[in-house]
Amino acid sequence: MPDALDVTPYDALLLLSFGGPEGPDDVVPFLENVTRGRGIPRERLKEVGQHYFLFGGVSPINEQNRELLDALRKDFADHGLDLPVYWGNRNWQPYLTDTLRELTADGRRRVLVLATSAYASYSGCRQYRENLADALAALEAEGLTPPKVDKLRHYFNHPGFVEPMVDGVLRSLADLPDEVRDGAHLAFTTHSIPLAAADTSGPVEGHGDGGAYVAEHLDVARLIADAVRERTGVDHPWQLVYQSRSGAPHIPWLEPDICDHLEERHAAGVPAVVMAPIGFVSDHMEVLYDLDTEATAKAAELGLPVRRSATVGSDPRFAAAVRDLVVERCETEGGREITPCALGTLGASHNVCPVGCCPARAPRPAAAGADSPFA
Ligand SMILES: CC1=C(CCC(=O)O)c2cc3nc(cc4[nH]c(cc5[nH]c(cc1n2)c(C)c5CCC(=O)O)c(CCC(=O)O)c4C)C(CCC(=O)O)=C3C
Ligand SMILES: [Fe+2]
Repeated sequence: MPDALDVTPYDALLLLSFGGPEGPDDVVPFLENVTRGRGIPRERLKEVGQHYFLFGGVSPINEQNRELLDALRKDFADHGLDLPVYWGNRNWQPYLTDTLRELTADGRRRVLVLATSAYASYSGCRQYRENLADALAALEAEGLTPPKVDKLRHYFNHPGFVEPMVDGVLRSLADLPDEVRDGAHLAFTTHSIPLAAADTSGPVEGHGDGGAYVAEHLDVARLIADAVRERTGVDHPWQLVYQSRSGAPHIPWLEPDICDHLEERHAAGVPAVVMAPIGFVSDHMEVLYDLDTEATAKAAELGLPVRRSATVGSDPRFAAAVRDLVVERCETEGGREITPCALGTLGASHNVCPVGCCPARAPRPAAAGADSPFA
């Protein structure tokens, strides 16, 4: 057995995810949970419901989180990290509030949160922190004393997140027909968000011009493209593009969309494209529908060979990265000097979101940040 690692001051890790439906009857209530108060047009909701029904009403996200839980527990056990791992979601069972109630009943007093979102943004960070605040407030209203929650820093530039995606792109390139492989372009995709949300993502001093959201994705895209060039000796042109746009049409969101990008590349004579969904941690519905179904159909219509590369999912290197982040945070909380592990040009992200980081349109309490109302 390896020597036990010191996890003071924490007594649990909470995997916090989006959640997804697990059958046809779950789809509508799930979408109601996701869009409550978000002003999504009805037409868009009907359309997105169809994406789920096409797959029997089952999103793969919950199964992928179960696999990630297994990978984390195995990695922790193999490396002497004695920290129980719990799982709760924003929008579907197991619901975050229920899991925090269980953590409280189990006597956990200080919990580290791993969100299945690697980047800064309202949707990818503060919204999860608002959900944590709602859950903590609900438990306090029940007369309980829930644990203190801290959130692990953004891990977009951790090698354990980037390297599995490099391998994924290499596999997709290898899978393309020989005659188009070397000419293939790389389209790194992420979730489109409103321009206003991108511009205000991350700490206040970095606001403007796509904010931390775009800067972080560009750093990851460049890291992967550089690694692919080193490993293949071929310089594949690349671009960061967007998918899964929602919201009202008159509100500007990040562009170009992947489907428009494929059209434009095809018109420019590009022989093939690898779509690399770097914005997502696992192959959930937005990958299976928006890329594997919609964008792939668009490419087929154009006669453009495309491949979609793998997300990190439950890759053991990602589980090891989470362990590294946990150990790093324990060291920092204990007041010891460490060098946080990060690739690229931006350096390691902050541990505690500062005031004004990724603001909401309508301010609400958010836990696990400098502006948290919870002790
Ligand atoms: C940045 C970002 C991530 C990545 C970070 C992270 O992973 O958190 C993400 C992930 C996900 N988004 C997901 C699903 C949905 N997102 C929606 C709506 C929206 N997402 C947004 C942003 C993001 N979303 C935004 C700005 C909206 C508009 C409404 C609003 O301002 O809040 C809607 C409503 C319908 C629609 O409008 O498309 C659905 C159903 C699923 C689950 C998939 C599955 O079931 O497998 C996952 C992992
Ligand atoms: Fe989303």
